[in-house]
Amino acid sequence: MSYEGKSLPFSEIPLVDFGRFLNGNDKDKVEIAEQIGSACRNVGFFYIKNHGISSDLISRVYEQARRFFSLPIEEKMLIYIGLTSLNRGYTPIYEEKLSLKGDLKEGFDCANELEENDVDRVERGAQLHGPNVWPKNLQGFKECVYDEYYLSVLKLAHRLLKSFALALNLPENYFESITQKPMGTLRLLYYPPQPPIIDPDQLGCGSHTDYECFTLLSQSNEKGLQVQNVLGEWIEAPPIDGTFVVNIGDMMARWTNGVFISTVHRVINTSGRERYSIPFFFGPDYFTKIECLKTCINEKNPPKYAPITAGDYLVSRFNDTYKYRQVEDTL
Ligand SMILES: O=C(O)CCC(=O)C(=O)O
Ligand SMILES: [Fe+2]
Repeated sequence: MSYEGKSLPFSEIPLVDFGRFLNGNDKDKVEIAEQIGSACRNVGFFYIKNHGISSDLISRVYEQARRFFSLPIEEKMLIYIGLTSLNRGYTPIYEEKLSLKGDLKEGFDCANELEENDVDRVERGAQLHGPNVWPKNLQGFKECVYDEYYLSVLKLAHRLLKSFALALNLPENYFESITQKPMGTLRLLYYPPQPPIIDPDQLGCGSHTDYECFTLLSQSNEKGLQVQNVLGEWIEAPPIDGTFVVNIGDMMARWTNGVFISTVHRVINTSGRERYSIPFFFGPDYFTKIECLKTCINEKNPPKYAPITAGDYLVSRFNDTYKYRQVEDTL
């Protein structure tokens, strides 16, 4: 299902100074929330600068990504994502099916570090809750990727959520009580150089919209990300030093009754070089009911989507895209 709204035919992705939201006065905050709201309604994508995460930490995470993807395939397969149903670990090339023939990328996923016998999993059936899996012989990997980067980006996501709440005419802390134990998936992605003749059925990352509420994406210095406007034109979203790309995902589009839009994008790594990127996908707690927000409903825009539990929604989207989950389904 697509949640694209009636966006303007944008030709570039707006850039927002998030530092003014974090450190500015009340007027700054309102202004930035308005800029963010306008980007979420019309483009579904924006860059943020002055977000508070140091460039040193970001370059160290990329260094860890390089170390991980350089490991022999046998070693990476020891933590193959299909070994559990928790959507954590290593995704080999062609595994993810956003392109018809499988994506030309490898990934490593980690998410909220929870106990094997997490209470929501054991007592209420939260399917994605549980522990992460880590490569055995990469000293310092988990410390950098999770303890430092994951937790920093999670904090930033909570701050962004406040700006979304204001942009939606909700109290700033509206989402706080329902984002106490979010899944929050962090992915390290590696795109090998793509052959010069592009097979449209085999892209780095095929055309898609994201599943969760929003994505906070760091790109290495290679371009490749493209965002589609309503005219069907592909607009480049190149890496800009010191920024993250933020984009709305389908769950948020649904939650906002289509007021915020979830825009189609893809990756074609035509740089001739290896490309790395690090998206962080953020949504509310597993059992949150995603029901069109009151401030997004009016006579002209009656509720378009039935309520759904956040976790159930996410699981259904994972089931549609991962080969390993499809095999499981047919067993
Ligand atoms: O690699 C990128 O720049 C974007 C990746 C992406 O869109 C995704 O993983 O959902
Ligand atoms: Fe995406």
